Amino acid sequence: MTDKTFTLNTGQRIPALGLGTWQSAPGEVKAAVSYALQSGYKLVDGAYCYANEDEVGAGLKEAFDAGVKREDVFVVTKVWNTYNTRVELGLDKSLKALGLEYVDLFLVHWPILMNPEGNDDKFPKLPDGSRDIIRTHNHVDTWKMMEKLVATGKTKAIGVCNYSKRYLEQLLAEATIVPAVNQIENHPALPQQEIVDLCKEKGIHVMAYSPLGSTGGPLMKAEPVVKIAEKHGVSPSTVLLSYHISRGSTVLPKSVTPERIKQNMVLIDLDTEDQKLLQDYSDQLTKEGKLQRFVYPPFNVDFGFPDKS
Ligand SMILES: NC(=O)C1=CN([C@@H]2O[C@H](COP(=O)(O)OP(=O)(O)OC[C@H]3O[C@@H](n4cnc5c(N)ncnc54)[C@H](OP(=O)(O)O)[C@@H]3O)[C@@H](O)[C@H]2O)C=CC1
Ligand SMILES: O=C[C@H](O)[C@@H](O)[C@@H](O)[C@H](O)C(=O)O
Repeated sequence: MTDKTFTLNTGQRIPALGLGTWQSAPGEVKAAVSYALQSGYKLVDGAYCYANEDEVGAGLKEAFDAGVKREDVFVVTKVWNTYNTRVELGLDKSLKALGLEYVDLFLVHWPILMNPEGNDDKFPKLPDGSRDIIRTHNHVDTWKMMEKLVATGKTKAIGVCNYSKRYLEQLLAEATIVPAVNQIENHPALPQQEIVDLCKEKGIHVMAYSPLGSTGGPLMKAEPVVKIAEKHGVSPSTVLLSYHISRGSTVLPKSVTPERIKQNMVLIDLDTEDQKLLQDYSDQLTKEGKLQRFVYPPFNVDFGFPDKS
């Protein structure tokens, strides 16, 4: 199943499984990327903000030197919030760190602008310690700059992350290029069906982040996940990752541990009974107001997420 791909609205094939690299420490991530690619992964998800792109690049190089072909790897990176008025500069910095001439997909990381002239390159703060955000910035202006990047050849496709229905509708009303992807937090404890359905309707591919519940993989202990895993004799991670394949999405587990990187390649077809169990779990959490969003940085911005408004 690791060879499974989906087709983007650009015509590119995107792998169903990719390696996440957020919080993959320097000293670990080079080996993780190299090992994953040489084990059969075909997509790596990075970002300028992860501050490890040089090591991700070293991992890519090691894999290329070992015979993996650049054209067989789908490389994703993201423009960070302090570069949302300077997206080409953001892309150039990522390409330099990665040691690449192009990426396959370049994403807007969050639909906000953090002060490009603030007191830090990535996380500028105001004197009161809160994040230095330019609240007058229109996220659609960032998208208009992203659209210009396609002609440069430095990225094959452009897309967004963390877009709610409201934000996506604002973007689509003015876009010339429909985003190829919306990368969002997605798992049975945060199904985000409204946005997944809108993406499907508009031909925007969903990439699911934090599929195990982010740091420490807490969702691997969720009761229905364990039950389905026992039924099939697989790890709970297999259930959580396979959930997205059955929904038509790409999934991005992060690990720096070789056995887990390998284990996360095991994907199965969930049957209708499994899918119903996971759907019932999502419905129950929704009804009880107990949906879990694991990644919600302190931007103090209303992103239009239904579970947070
Ligand atoms: N666009 C965005 O805003 C965001 C994008 N992302 C992307 O999605 C990726 C994945 O999300 P992330 O939040 O990192 O979290 P994940 O849900 O992928 O969980 C990662 C955690 O689970 C552990 N883990 C991985 N595999 C297994 C396994 N088989 N068994 C037990 N534990 C396991 C990892 O440990 P260890 O590494 O120690 O093995 C790590 O602690 C990110 O790395 C990033 O690329 C994530 C968040 C936001
Ligand atoms: O991609 C992962 C997440 O979005 C991450 O980049 C942010 O949560 C960032 O650490 C922040 O604090 O704003």
